[in-house]
Amino acid sequence: MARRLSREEAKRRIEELRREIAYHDYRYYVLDSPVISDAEYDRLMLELMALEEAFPEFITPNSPTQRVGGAPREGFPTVRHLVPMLSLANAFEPGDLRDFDRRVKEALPGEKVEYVVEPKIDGLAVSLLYRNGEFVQGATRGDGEVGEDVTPNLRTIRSIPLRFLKDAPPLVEVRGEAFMPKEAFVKLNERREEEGEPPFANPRNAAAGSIRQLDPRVTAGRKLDFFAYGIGYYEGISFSTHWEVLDWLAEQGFRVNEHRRLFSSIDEVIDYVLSWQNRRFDLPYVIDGMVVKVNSLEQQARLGATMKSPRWAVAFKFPPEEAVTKLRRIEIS
Ligand SMILES: NC(=O)c1cnc(OC2CCCC2)nc1N
Repeated sequence: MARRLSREEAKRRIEELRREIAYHDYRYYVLDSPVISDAEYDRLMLELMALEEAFPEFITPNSPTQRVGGAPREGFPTVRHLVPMLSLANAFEPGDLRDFDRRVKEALPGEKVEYVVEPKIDGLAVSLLYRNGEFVQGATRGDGEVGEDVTPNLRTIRSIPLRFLKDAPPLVEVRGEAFMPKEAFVKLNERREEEGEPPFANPRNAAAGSIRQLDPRVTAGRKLDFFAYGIGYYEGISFSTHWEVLDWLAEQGFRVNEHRRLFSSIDEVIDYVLSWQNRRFDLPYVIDGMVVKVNSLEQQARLGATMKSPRWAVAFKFPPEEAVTKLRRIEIS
């Protein structure tokens, strides 16, 4: 039986356990490569729970023990995004990407332009606010300006870090897609059929339905995941390219898509985008296209945005495929 700790010792040990557990969550849920056994992980969590029970004044909503979610709230408070969440204009064929490239080059005469290409995850866009590296608020996109506060629900997604792994700026909005992997989707619908519940039509609806409901314990049971793909408002740190932003997010402990690529010509972009039109069915999550972004943040700022979409980014949409039963070829229109 560990000797009874003083209040100060307990506070220090609690902080130490939270950091250790945050690191192991990162290894397990983001890198898929744990460095301790499940039993060792459970022991850390049990020690933290025991200390929090003995010293309840130290319990914070951001403690790993709070991930499973508490009682549901009455309704969703609203959140005004510090930087609006824009929506993407669509491209449907290579010619549309060439038009996009031409418009970018016309607006930036004589300048070199690099493009970042990322899979377009088919989930629910969310914004995560981190204050001094601590996750303090999570919201849906809503109308782009104002979304729903779904913080307790997003807290249950293990690949969303409760705190940054490295030194943190005072305030940053992390943007990304919450999604349900295909395997979790199939298992959830099997369970719903058994329980006489209507199945979800596709993983996007399943993710949205799991987040936009009031009971975080329901969200906790839905095995959701998260890819970070950008930032909105930020202060106390500077970036010059989108690629740097993605690297920084990965360093802070977020899952960033491994199939992102950096190109310096629209021809390479088109080849890469088309290469995923069929390969996408082998991914363990649904993508409905690829997103093409101007890499330089300074060029993005000069290109600006229309009322609702950036001029510096476009979504290339793949054609919807008819549903095919095998797991690896699950694609739902
Ligand atoms: N669903 C995605 O995977 C995805 C969506 N959006 C963006 O970037 C938009 C965000 C605002 C302007 C560019 N990137 C993505 N990867």
